[in-house]
Amino acid sequence: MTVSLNEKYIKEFVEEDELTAMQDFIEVAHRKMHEKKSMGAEYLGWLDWPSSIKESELQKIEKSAEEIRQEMDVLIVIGIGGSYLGTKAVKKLLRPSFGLDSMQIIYAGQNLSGRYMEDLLSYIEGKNVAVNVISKSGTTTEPAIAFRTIRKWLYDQYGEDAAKRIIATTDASEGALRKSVETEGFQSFEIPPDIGGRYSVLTAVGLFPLAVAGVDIRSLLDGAKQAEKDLAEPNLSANHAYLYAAYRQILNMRGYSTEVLASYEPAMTAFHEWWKQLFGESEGKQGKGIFPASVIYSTDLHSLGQYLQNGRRILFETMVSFEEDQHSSKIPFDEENVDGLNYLADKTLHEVNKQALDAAALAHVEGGVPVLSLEVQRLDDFHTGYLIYFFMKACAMSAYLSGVNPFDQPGVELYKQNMFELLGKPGYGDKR
Ligand SMILES: O=P(O)(O)OC[C@H]1O[C@](O)(CO)[C@@H](O)[C@@H]1O
Repeated sequence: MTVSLNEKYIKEFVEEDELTAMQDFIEVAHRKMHEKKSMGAEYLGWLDWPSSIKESELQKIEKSAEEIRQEMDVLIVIGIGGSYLGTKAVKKLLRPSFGLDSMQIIYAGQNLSGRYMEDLLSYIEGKNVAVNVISKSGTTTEPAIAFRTIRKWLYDQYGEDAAKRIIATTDASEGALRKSVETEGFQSFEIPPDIGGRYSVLTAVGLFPLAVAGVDIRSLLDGAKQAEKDLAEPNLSANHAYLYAAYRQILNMRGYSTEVLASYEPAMTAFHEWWKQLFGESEGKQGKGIFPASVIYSTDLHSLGQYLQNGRRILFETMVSFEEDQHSSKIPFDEENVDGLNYLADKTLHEVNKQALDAAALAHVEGGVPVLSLEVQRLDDFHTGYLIYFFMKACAMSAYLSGVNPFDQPGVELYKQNMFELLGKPGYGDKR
């Protein structure tokens, strides 16, 4: 299987009967989800999106991305939450670690830091810049402020030509951003109405900036399409996204209320952030939910590893590993052997990293931490698309198993409302 859940470390924590009991609930939730009759069904568009995205849409994305790649130095992606996390996750996972790309992607609109904005404006001075502003609602304060500021910079630099450098990704008909598209003539992409922010990375929200970044978006979608097919049945032995969801909820019922996603690949750091939004916003409501946290090993084995081993027993861990060794360079032999490392000579880092995974998993299990092991066949565009779909499907099922709507975020809406009131936005109440 392309992504599979290895149960070797979890067996001692969960009884077979518990999984069997889960199977019945999963069958009902699965049927309702696929018949689009489950809670929040109006946002289930992502379910068959990989197999239904139009060729014409893909061609439009590729053509426009290629123009940007040819002509620009930097693409600024303006967006918050699901409007940028997926792009950053996939870009960081699939493109080189050390800025070797000719096309640079930078991000804005995720914070209200004056320092960040000033640094950004200084950095782009003298560079050839395009902007992809992404907001489904078109009204989120942080990206709207960033867009206003950067748009002014663009018009100051390029005059009326600035409009040609702005690509907006937003709702087809609603919101302030769509209005700007109409009045200023920006090029635009549509966010399907039935796909929410955190499930949108495989739409133009992620595909356009990722194509600009040089990611093979067709392979990404092919992987997701394969996952859509593989994960379309409810049986836990075949559907490991559901198996993962079942284990999460069994552990949650036992009081393991925090899940720590652990990767042994630093390029996964931004992917963890995408995963946190996906599960945090989907499950954390009505006083329920598993708190999503993350670590990168070996880095965090030398900091949070201590807590994992001996701290409060409220954690379970999901370790993600890439199985194939894709890098052939080996640890060199050294005549002097002053560091005593010759016993590792000729091994690849991947081989040693796998031992680090097993060493940490064994230690944490011994320390009372249930460990789920998610094995991804290789690190490439195809498997990344597969993994994204895998997590989206697992997340929706897990939320349904705990009895919440995976597709709303009432808590976030409350802070947005408060912000409008405190800032004195016309038409809102006044909390000042
Ligand atoms: O795309 P928008 O409408 O600006 O929203 C951005 C993000 O804000 C949220 O509504 C709340 O964080 C997310 O669901 C969404 O990804």
